[in-house]
Amino acid sequence: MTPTQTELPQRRGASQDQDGAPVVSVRGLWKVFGPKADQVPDSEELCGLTRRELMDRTGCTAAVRDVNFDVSPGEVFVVMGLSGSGKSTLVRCLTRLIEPTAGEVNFEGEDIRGADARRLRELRRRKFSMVFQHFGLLPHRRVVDNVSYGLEIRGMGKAERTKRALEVVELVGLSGYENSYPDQLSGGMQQRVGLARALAGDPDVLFFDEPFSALDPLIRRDMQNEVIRLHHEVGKTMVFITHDLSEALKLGDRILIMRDGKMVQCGTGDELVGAPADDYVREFVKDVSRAEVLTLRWIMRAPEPGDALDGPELGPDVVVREATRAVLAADRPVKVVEGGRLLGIVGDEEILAVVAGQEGGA
Ligand SMILES: Nc1ncnc2c1ncn2[C@@H]1O[C@H](COP(=O)(O)OP(=O)(O)OP(=O)(O)O)[C@@H](O)[C@H]1O
Repeated sequence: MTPTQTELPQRRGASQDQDGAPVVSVRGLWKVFGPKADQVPDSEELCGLTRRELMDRTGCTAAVRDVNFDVSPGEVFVVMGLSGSGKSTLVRCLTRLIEPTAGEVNFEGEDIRGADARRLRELRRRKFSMVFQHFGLLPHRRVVDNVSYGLEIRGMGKAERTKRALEVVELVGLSGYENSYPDQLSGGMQQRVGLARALAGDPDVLFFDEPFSALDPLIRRDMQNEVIRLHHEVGKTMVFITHDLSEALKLGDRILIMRDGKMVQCGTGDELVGAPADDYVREFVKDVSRAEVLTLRWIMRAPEPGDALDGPELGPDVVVREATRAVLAADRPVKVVEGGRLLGIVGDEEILAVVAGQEGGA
């Protein structure tokens, strides 16, 4: 890497820190609510019906329809969609808070659908944690006791669990409030307690179900930053539900967009913005500032005869806004280089087309 490359922030790419087998792997997952639920996934005819038709014919709602994805270790995987698109149902199926109707859910290689009640309890206590919109704190317990509650259930001794609880209370920025009761805290602080409680047991995956939707915009932004900071510090795999695109783009390494229970597109923020799969995604991303999301990979072009090839070098994952100054200041095109290989070049024209909002996209 050249010095210039290291100085510039890069998009947190899914490929940068995720190697190895997926933590969560979902294949052909269905959740159908209603009287003939089991028949729906196997019936080509019923699968082909619209939501309305399926309801009229069978009285069923297919909340999740044939969903497939993998979540890599350390990844922040966001599930996004409008109200009713099936986000909550999908994420609840991953921990079997809701029983899937068909398909596979593997967690660290283990088939979750085959887990008996005892194994499920163990997984929920030791491997998964959930953070909900409504914090679900115990009103008569102090912050430290709310945070250590899961450890108590696990049978951890008082001294040890209090020590651990105080560590995570500090981690989420609540030092000084250990002995407060939930109703003495603001919404944002209560959600920090929710976060601390989820982290206390050192789970392998944190599931967030619209955790910040009820918070004021400013507090919400603080909490998003908090999740990013915690993710950097503790590096947990996270599955995060939201209906807010800016939250998804801010937090997600990859984003799965759902509509009517189906996956519409799954990709990095720049993939969704740079190459939306259909009009639904295009509509979602139309107000996004492309310069903030697109990377040089999306705007570079192949060098042509006559192009100077001795300009400065940048990596393909540098975000356009971050590269603007360097590109405009250079008197020759910037070379987009990865692993010593020239991928393309970016000049003033390519940058200005995005910054001025003229870049055509997909
Ligand atoms: N227990 C249930 N019985 C019947 N239908 C249900 C049940 N739970 C959810 N649904 C239906 O499944 C569909 C998906 O709901 P879900 O709550 O998963 O969507 P969502 O995207 O999380 O929406 P929101 O953001 O409003 O929570 C909706 O049509 C909903 O009415």
